[in-house]
Amino acid sequence: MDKQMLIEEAKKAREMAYVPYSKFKVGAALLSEDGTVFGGCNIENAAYSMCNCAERTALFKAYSEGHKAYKAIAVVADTNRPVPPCGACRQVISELCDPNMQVILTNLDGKIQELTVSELLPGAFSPEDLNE
Ligand SMILES: O=c1ccn([C@H]2C[C@H](O)[C@@H](CO)O2)c(=O)[nH]1
Repeated sequence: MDKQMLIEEAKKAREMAYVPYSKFKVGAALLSEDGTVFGGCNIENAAYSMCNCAERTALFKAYSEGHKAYKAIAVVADTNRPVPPCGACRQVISELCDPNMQVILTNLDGKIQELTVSELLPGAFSPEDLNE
């Protein structure tokens, strides 16, 4: 699975978005270590704070099905720049993904920004911080 194929999977997932409030569709595709791809879209709610971002949908799908190691995540939205994940998603990605995992941010114009998980959220609060 190459980068462009993963982006295409993210675009497919984006079409499933439930966004009656923001009208802003986001798609994500998470490539697990064994090659399985988990798509995710944002899913909103009339109680706005219950909205779930595409990135977390994909990650929670994968993790809850026993896929705990990943190679890459691609995220796509109709933004001017490659879509920047929100702070909550950066925190969740930092906890569940390897610091060196590839993060591919893109938009519908094909602009791409590639970075690692540790670059996505430098100094993330981590499980080690809970140790006394
Ligand atoms: O990286 C992002 C940024 C935003 N959203 C969603 C949350 C909300 O449904 C909508 C507008 O913020 O976009 C995502 O899914 N991923």
